[in-house]
Amino acid sequence: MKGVVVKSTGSWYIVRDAAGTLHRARLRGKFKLKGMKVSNPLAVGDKVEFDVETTGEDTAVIHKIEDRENYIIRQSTHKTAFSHIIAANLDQALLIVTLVSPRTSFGFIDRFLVTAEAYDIPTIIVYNKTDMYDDEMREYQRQISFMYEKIGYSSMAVSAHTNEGMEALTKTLDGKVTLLSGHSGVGKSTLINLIVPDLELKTSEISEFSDKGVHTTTFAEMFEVDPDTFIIDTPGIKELGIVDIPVAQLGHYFPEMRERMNQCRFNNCTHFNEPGCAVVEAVRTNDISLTRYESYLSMMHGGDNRK
Ligand SMILES: Nc1nc2c(ncn2[C@@H]2O[C@H](COP(=O)(O)OP(=O)(O)OP(=O)(O)O)[C@@H](O)[C@H]2O)c(=O)[nH]1
Ligand SMILES: [Zn+2]
Repeated sequence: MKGVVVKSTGSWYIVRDAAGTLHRARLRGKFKLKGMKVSNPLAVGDKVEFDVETTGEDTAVIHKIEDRENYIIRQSTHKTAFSHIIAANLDQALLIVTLVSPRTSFGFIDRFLVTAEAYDIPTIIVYNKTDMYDDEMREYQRQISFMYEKIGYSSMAVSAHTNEGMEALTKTLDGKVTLLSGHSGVGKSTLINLIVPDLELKTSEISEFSDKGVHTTTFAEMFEVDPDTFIIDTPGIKELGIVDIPVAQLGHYFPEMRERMNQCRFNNCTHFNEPGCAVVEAVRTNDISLTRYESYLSMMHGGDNRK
């Protein structure tokens, strides 16, 4: 049978088959992942083939993992330790942000976008809580959206309280696997509750399996919106671990810098203090936004800058 992993604890998994039935599963034998030190060979979103057993605790045995189109990992802070794959095979990410109560910093948004670029996951920025905006705030939101749209990130404005924009948001998810991300308090849980029908039922269905296992930290869960549409929630993950990007390559993950870097005088330009830098010139003429450039510098200098 074929299925998708909807929950992973590292030692056993919950797999959803094509008909929507959940199976508790384990991996057959040892799967080795080339060139990666990871604590979990399988993650949420992985497409697998499995056999259903009729005896024993475990009901299914996974014997094949399909190649991943992409994946996100949580990097361990210790260089020697193992990383954890959070989720695989994502079609897109929705980054939920708020301009008020609380306010998402540009640094946070840009770090997410760089990470998503590195993982090759298209990202849409979703401004939630529009019901709290006054006219001035709405105008500000439009300006920020315009800034990000100019460099290729589309955006939506929604309110989980008034349902503004919710239809458009639901449409964006259609037929895709979408990662929902955002820092604490932006309304991610409230939105997921609106998007996923019978969320409580589905959560308890999944945790029914979980309770049979030893408690293990999980990093992500996949929920069915409809049979072709899934969202992945990453509870407890404040921020995607930024992949180790060498300074010389960081600019590649800023689309507006990437498209200009061939015009820099030096081909190894870091767009910092080199003469003849096309990026710095574009910042000077306002063709690259100053806040984006500031985020770049902050990341380049290893500034954590978590605000
Ligand atoms: N005014 C307003 N409040 C909202 C909206 N969406 C969520 N909230 C409120 O924002 C608060 C945080 O919402 P949650 O859904 O818990 O946020 P979260 O992002 O899941 O936060 P964590 O649970 O900390 O990860 C709650 O008090 C919600 O009622 C909205 O569209 N408008
Ligand atoms: Zn340059």
